[in-house]
Amino acid sequence: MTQSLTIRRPDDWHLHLRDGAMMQAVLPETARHFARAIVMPNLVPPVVTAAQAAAYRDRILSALPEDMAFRPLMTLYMTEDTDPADVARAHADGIATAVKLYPAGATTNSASGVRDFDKVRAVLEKMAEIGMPLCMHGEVTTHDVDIFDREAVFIETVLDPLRRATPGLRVVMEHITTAQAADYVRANDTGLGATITTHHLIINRNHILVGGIKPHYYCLPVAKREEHRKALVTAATSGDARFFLGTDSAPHPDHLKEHACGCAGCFTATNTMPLLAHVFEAEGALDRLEAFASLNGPGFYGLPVNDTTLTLTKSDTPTAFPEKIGSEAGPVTVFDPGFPVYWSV
Ligand SMILES: NC(=O)N[C@@H](CC(=O)O)C(=O)O
Ligand SMILES: [Zn+2]
Ligand SMILES: [Zn+2]
Repeated sequence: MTQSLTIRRPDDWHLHLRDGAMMQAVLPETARHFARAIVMPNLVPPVVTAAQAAAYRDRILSALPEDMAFRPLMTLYMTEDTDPADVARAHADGIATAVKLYPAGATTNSASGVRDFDKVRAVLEKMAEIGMPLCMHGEVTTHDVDIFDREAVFIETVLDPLRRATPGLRVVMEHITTAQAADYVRANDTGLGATITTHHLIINRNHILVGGIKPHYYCLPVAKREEHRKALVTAATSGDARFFLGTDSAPHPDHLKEHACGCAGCFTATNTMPLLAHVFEAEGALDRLEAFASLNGPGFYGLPVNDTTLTLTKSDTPTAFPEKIGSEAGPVTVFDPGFPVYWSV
């Protein structure tokens, strides 16, 4: 028996495409299923200015296979020296959709991020004025805060004060991993949304640590306890327009994942849509997958929904996803949910 589900074509509101050989390898994996993606700017060196974002966008478009339609929505990497006028120009010219804020040291290539939030006050105020969203990696980096508490502490000590000090600022809490984050979104009405990744709907911290360390499940923010995974599933499948898909698909070559100091990031671009269909079906919420993957994101960003569609089908035999994709930068392991999935695109 085959079952099928047709939804408006989804978008990915948090994606790492990297550059060069790695981008060449991973871009088709996203463009095959997604119409648009918010492209993260944490390259080395980071994408800080409007000119750098325009150049990166052009590199993405020239790497795109000819038979694929895909629109990269660019972000600017906020540093303590970011120029509010450059940001406003990038927004007005349609070069940048959002600004990304990494607390310095929080994650992959975040060394140029923000240490002193007072230094970015003027940029935040400009963004509030022009309605440009701020995408936040929401974790504190203070060494005395436990890694499993860093998101919850960030909400209280950084995000909430920052939002109160900047009325009108539109904020996306990226890749939320805790019940506290989901609750914070629900408690605040306007101008606050959150992306949720595919892998955080599937794994909890046991998947990373029980029975031997599993580097391919290590990402930041790190997966939390099962009760938090459940809270994320509840938020994602609720239909609440403030929650939307951001895969945070973050390719690293295997030799840097399977390493004494392994990189953070799960690569999910290849199988995200079938995995989401599985998760939503298990919750009896298949009819809300379209809201999460295709409607809520454009709603938050004030963009039209896609007019093309994507069809998922369920068959009697498990779908065989590739274990790895090849790249000239080395093989990249595709996220393994750890259970059979019967859906495919
Ligand atoms: N999520 C991750 O674990 N890694 C991301 C960075 C990020 O989104 O924090 C990466 O760029 O590799
Ligand atoms: Zn992040
Ligand atoms: Zn990310």
